[in-house]
Amino acid sequence: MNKLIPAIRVKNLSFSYDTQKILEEVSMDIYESKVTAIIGPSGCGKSTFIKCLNRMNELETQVQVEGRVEFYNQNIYERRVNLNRLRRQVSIVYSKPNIFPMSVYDNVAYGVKIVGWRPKVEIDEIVEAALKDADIWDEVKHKIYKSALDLSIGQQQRLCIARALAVKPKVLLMDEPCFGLDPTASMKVENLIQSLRFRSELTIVIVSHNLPQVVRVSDFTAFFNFNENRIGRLVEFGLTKKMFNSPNDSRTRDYVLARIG
Ligand SMILES: Nc1ncnc2c1ncn2[C@@H]1O[C@H](COP(=O)(O)OP(=O)(O)OP(=O)(O)O)[C@@H](O)[C@H]1O
Repeated sequence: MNKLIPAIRVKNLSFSYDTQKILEEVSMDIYESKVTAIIGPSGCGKSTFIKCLNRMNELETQVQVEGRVEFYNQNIYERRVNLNRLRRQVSIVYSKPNIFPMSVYDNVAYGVKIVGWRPKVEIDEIVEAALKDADIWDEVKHKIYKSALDLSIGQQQRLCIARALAVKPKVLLMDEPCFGLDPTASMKVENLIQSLRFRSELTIVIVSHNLPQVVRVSDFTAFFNFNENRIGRLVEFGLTKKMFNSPNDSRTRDYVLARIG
């Protein structure tokens, strides 16, 4: 494996919603150009963790954060950080597609237009490229000015990925992107992740309960679990192959064995 460069370094991160502590002292690196999977039992803080990586959970409620999250050496929790810029560079796709009630085109162009004025022809090119990158262009090219709400859920999810890709993020966070999709739609999203995986300019973090899928799509895996106080902790982090074949920690082994045997 080539030299690993951390795109994001998480150092002693603890996180609370109001006074309820959710995560405690998480430290790990997220390597550039790799796919890192976050696994663990329901409620242990996986979604919370990835939303800490672009400060998305601050939009929801009062939060407390300790420790550091460094995105290419800059602590994103410093006061002077431009959150809009951060969230373009570290973009997120949720488990439930958050389609805007507008056309397919406008859904993808949305983030691009916010950044600043560009000639329409340039936006057209960006929209087409993003839809191609998200492997949905052939399905929507004849209806890009029609409402995105008329697409299937699987198509809506790939449209959300196109929207995220259109602003050229360095890191793409995916929170259970195949949740609720039928097997065919889920496979399309998985194939898309595989094709994005081999783009050197993109780093991917994916939360998933689907462990066979994690094995197929990820390079590294982080296993989170509750500690004795029901607070989420990172138990083990390493190469996906190693984590699934010979984990260091018995809790990782038990979790993996219970789910894929
Ligand atoms: N906005 C919020 N305000 C308060 N508590 C929250 C909020 N979002 C999540 N929580 C709580 O944080 C804890 C961790 O939730 P989180 O969604 O991060 O877990 P998860 O591991 O991703 O779970 P799942 O696998 O079921 O999606 C839960 O107890 C949840 O109720």
